[in-house]
Amino acid sequence: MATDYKTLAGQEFDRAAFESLMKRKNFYWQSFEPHGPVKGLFDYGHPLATLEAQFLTIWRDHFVRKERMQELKCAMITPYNVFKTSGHVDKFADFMCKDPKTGEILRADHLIKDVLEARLKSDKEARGEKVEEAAEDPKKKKKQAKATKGAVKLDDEVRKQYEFLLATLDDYTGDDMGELIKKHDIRSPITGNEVEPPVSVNLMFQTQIGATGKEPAFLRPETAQGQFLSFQHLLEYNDGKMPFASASIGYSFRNELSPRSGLLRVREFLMAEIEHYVDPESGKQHSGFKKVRDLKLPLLSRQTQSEGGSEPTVITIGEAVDTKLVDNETLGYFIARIAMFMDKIGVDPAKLRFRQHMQNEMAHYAADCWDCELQTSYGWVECVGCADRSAYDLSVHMKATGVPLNVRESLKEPYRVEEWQAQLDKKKAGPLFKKDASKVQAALDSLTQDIREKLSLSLEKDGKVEVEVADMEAGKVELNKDVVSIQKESRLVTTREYIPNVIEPSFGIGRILYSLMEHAYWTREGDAARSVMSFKPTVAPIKVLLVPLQKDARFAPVVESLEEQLDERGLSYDTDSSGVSIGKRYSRNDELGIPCGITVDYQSLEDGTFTLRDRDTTKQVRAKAEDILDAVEKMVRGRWTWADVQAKLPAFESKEEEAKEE
Ligand SMILES: Nc1ncnc2c1ncn2[C@@H]1O[C@H](COP(=O)(O)OP(=O)(O)OP(=O)(O)O)[C@@H](O)[C@H]1O
Repeated sequence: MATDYKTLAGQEFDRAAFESLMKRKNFYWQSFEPHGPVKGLFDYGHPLATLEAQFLTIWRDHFVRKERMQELKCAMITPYNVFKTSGHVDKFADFMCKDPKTGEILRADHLIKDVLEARLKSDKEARGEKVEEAAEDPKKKKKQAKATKGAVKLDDEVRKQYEFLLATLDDYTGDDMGELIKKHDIRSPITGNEVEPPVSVNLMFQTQIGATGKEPAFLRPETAQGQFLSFQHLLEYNDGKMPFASASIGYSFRNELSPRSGLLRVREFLMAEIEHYVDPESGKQHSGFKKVRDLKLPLLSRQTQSEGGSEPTVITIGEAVDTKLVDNETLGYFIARIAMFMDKIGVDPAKLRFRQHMQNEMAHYAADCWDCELQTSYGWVECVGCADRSAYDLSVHMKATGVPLNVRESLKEPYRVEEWQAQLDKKKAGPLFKKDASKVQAALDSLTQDIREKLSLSLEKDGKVEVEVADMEAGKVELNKDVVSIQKESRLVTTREYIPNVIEPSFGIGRILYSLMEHAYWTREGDAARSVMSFKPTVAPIKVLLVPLQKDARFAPVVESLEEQLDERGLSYDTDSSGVSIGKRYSRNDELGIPCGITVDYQSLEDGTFTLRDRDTTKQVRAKAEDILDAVEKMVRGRWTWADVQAKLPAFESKEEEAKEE
């Protein structure tokens, strides 16, 4: 739908012009183009690949180094059992509707959203209200025109209902969406045909390990499970101390039903995920929270959304945790750190909010979940999910494998307890259950005291008991008195065992980069053709543009010397020695977002001074090479802004160059 989305200079955002710049400057394109583009797969050209590399350096510094996390690199091809256990095989799915006449597949929530938004837009037009038009491709416009057919003006009541449905759509189950589609006569926007009721479709790419087909596997749809299954290695490396965090940057794969919106919904994407392991009995406090508690953030609560509202409330994260709006300190700490990171890389703070998940949107085991959303010309987009996953993942893997994925802590004051113990006789159980013996013992270990007591009575009475065992083909085993003993024993407790809870910030890097590029884009006043990408010097793909004033052989050794000095400082640069006017050269490199321009002119030949131009203001200073390069380096390291440069180095105004910038 058309949005009131504006550039950072307050202009209408022209998506067609933005996309043309992305193409012209080789930021990204669809993969394998010569064979015909494949939806949801993209290649990054040098500017975007370099932007991503800068992003990752800052991300590692902000999270991994600062928080002393353990960085991991886990395998992407994942055996079937891992995702069966984690619940992905059964639940990692979206709802889709089929157009029975054409066979076209439509994602149910997207279908509802597109059609209702189109009807609201058409209603707005019918009532004579201005609809601000975001650039949209003609195909989509045609689709929307079809979808709005016959729905020109809406009753006030219906309009309110649609607005409420759109605000709460994330809370709908597949059945809810099916009813909604029927009730509001939602049809395929492409053909106008009625669609079949939503069915759940798994999003994982399936493959196999080896040639026999006996070992099914998946390409991972998130990096998290590899981290959880490495928990014992991580804990050991951390000398058994809690809390701590692991982090992993790597590719994930999702067979999205309807990839769309460019880089925002793709089938292969880079993620950066943190798993912070915490003792559930610690109240999930975080030692760093006091440093961030005064940070004000726009928080859109579940309550506001359930009332149909979409305006976040700006409060400190301290207040949000104190009032239990955000469940705990650790979750609050990461929400704050995510906001600080976004600020560091240059995300527009006015286009950032945190949205709490609706009850049905959240996984059943999650304690609380907030998405960091960035506003783009496509609307608000989830870019980082920040969830309290409780002890779910470690517990299910521990139960299924029998391998301890928990923490054992020595108690300062040991104590004695009377407990029901259920123990297999190893000598007899081994030959009986072979490789499954450890699963049977794990099943016994996971029984509660109450159940053990009941089983002991049955064992006494019937001489045998039946026990459910996960992951065994039969699903349960019968154990007789010879094989198992269940009795009350007194035990000295010297350790405490618990399964940590996990707070997980999960970053989709492509989505953040795309949003960042939209946030950085604007056009110079008076000339829509002169687009600028205002990347912060810290993330800009190329840091310096070297421009000799004219084609004159005397400039060559000076430019060469500057290039060597930039190399020594590890600063990336481009040299534009083409014959076009200096203003044009600046302009076309502003489109790449190069923050600093150093000009070599005739005065440089005489006194060794150079001008340094700021991309955003086009203002210049003049100084010796060393001072100029020091200033550039400080900006690139994030220590100085252009205002600092202006305060320290003399301003320079060149009538000739100003004229050429015009
Ligand atoms: N298809 C995709 N393309 C690009 N990035 C994605 C995609 N799916 C997820 N992400 C990114 O991964 C992050 C974490 O994934 P998560 O599973 O929480 O997303 P999700 O809730 O499934 O996203 P959505 O509801 O938009 O499909 C998201 O915040 C997003 O930035």
